[in-house]
Amino acid sequence: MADSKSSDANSKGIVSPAASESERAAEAALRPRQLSEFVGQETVRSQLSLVLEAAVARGKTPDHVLLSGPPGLGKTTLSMIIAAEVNGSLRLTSGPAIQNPGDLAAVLSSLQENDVLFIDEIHRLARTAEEMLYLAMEDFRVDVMVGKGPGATSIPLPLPPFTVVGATTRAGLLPAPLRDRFGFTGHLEYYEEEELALIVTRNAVKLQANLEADAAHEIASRSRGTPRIANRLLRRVQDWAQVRGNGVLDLAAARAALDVFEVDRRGLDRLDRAVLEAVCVRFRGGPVGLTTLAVSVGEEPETVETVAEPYLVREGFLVRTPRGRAATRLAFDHLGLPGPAPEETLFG
Ligand SMILES: Nc1ncnc2c1ncn2[C@@H]1O[C@H](COP(=O)(O)OP(=O)(O)OP(=O)(O)O)[C@@H](O)[C@H]1O
Repeated sequence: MADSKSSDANSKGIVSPAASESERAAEAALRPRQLSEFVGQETVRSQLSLVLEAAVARGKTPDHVLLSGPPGLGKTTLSMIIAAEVNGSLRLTSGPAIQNPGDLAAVLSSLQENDVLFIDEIHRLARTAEEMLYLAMEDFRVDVMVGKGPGATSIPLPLPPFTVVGATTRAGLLPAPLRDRFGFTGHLEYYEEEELALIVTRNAVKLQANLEADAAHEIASRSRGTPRIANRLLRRVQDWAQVRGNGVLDLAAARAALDVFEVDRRGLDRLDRAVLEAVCVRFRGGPVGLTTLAVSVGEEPETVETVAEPYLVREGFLVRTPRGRAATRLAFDHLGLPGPAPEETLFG
């Protein structure tokens, strides 16, 4: 899954929901292997468990599954669990890796019965490959074109029954005919602090780290509702405890480590705070246009828009208005700043 989503993840900082390739390797050791070990997402978990149990009882492959939701919430992990529950092998690919129908035909023709084909970022699949995927999902068949020009013929190649698990951060971008071919769609939500604390507590055992309960909550509260970030912060706290502390991951170690990495108590990092400070101070609460804002913090507009802004908006620090980005009262309070003067009302 080497693609744009993961390759530049490191440059986006410690609270980025995306993962680099090397981080994915570290994550592999922490993945839950069974649905029962998968924390949270009660609705998706119970629905999926029913779909899988019924399919296994019937001796059939389950319906195709579409998982939507922001990065780092467990879509890849769920696809691995699905493969394990149906005793199939998992094949991983992604929309951007499939540039044309030939790429897809190569993947499809190597599938075995019961395999789970995980297509990450399925909304970025080449349009020319979509028709082939429709046929494969519906009739378990690909039509391979042999020859060129008027003499070209299409030879149907039957496929063994398999399950597609599509993952997308943008379900709305999926063409309706593709969406309709998934028998089950699950939407993953951000996690509660309690759930993240449970995830890091379990993972500390896997990492042979001595994590205390209040430190687990401290990590969870700064993880932006995202298990990937929680696991990353856990590893940094473990580093700190080992090198600067006494080996125990207690509350003091968690706070000290997260201060070193500049993740504040609401999970904001250096860039998030720089953006908020620019809007609150330099632009007096806004509204300010994206490009102007990006220049003032020395970043590309795309970085501000895709890395900092979603969380700041989600948490109510920033609002998007037709005239640009504006800070809320919460932003001023968080930075310890007095609000704008009465004549400069919030949101202009
Ligand atoms: N519910 C959960 N319980 C325990 N660990 C979880 C859970 N969800 C995610 N994780 C952990 O968080 C990390 C990221 O999860 P995963 O790779 O499945 O996310 P993703 O949604 O597929 O992200 P991306 O879209 O970037 O591929 C993994 O280490 C995974 O084990």
